[in-house]
Amino acid sequence: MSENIMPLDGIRIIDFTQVMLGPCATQMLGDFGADIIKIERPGTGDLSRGFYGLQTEEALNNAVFASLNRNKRSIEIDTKSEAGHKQVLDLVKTADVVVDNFRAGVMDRLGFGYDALSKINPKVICASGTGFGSTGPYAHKGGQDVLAQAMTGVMEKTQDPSIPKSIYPTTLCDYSAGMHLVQGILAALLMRDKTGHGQKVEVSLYDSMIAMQMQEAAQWSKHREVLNWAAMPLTGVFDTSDGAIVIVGAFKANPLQDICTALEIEDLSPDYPTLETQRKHKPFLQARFSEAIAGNTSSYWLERLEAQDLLCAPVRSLGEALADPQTEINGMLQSIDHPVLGDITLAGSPVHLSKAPMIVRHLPPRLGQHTDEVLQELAMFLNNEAAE
Ligand SMILES: CC(C)(COP(=O)(O)OP(=O)(O)OC[C@H]1O[C@@H](n2cnc3c(N)ncnc32)[C@H](O)[C@@H]1OP(=O)(O)O)[C@@H](O)C(=O)NCCC(=O)NCCSC(=O)C(=O)O
Repeated sequence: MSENIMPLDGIRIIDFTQVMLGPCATQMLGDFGADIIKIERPGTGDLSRGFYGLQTEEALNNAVFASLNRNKRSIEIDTKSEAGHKQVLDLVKTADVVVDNFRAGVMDRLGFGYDALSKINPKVICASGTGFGSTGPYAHKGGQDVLAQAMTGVMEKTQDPSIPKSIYPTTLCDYSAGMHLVQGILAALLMRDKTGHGQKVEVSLYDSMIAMQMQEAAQWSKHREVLNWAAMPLTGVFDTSDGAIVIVGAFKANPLQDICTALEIEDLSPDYPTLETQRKHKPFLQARFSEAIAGNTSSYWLERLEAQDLLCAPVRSLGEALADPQTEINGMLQSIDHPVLGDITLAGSPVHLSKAPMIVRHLPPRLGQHTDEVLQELAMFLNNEAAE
């Protein structure tokens, strides 16, 4: 039936990914309908299965692993054994894409680099996510989200000495690099339709973070300053009498005048009419806003700010966001009944295709859950190949 057609039906992905960068990418490809075969180390599997340092079923199937691995099948293969090595090479004959996010050089050492695999299957696309790229002075380094934040200016974001350096607490580098990996793979698949050949796709945490700061990079090049929202004079987080709100004073003719109207204070805009004067007197302006906002509740101020069509929002916890009806309306709550974890709600797919809504075809797999199934399919493929 046409409503069951998915964009990546018939695309098979051999998935060596681990932790987050790679798994979030292959999960999205699986959500689009690709057949994801996740190759895991016997006994231990994906590094994120070892998150709790325990080998219990609960630990190996922990919530973090579950959040990144739906719509995949798991097969245990020791890729360093002779038999395992051959199984991978045979699987590659059946594949469209091979994905990894090991340290640069690992796939070549395993004998699974693009040069080797394209000899077996010229149409194969080999996609890798690394920390810093596959060549250059940092290629050998282990990559991790916080390192990429540190090395690309994200921790130094504001250049404002009053704002301490801090670790952005969500894995934003992993997710953005993972989404770049998805884009690279989809582009290579489209190009393969035109040329008949595969190619290498490379992304890194480092490059993704540089790309994410494209606006700041251009400003830095031109003006040797970094202007971002945290540094803007009419933007800030303010405590109210019962919580906190954020205001972004931008995209309006005279946001300062509108903020003053909303906050029931004197119009400060004639004294501070330009971005330059507002920046110079940012501490005064922010103190004036803070003083007013402290005197009433979040909902009181949000209503008044919205009446001026100002950009504003309550500062909330993740739990509050997940309990918000908007989250459910957007399809971002994906409840599953997991055989080990029981009931658990995962984040849904943020990409909504009107003719191919995401469905969970495979629950996050137990380690090696599909080993027999995938090897049987492989044996059938090899028999057919031998018969031809
Ligand atoms: C995450 C890492 C630092 C982990 O480093 P390591 O544990 O030292 O692993 P490496 O990638 O260097 O090498 C993996 C080794 O495992 C071997 N290997 C892998 N799979 C198998 C199987 N199935 N069987 C046998 N051996 C295997 C592989 O041959 C390598 O061995 P040898 O050949 O003998 O070396 C690195 O993989 C990395 O830099 N990845 C790229 C960036 C990245 O994705 N970082 C994590 C983001 S998550 C994150 O930031 C977050 O969650 O927070």
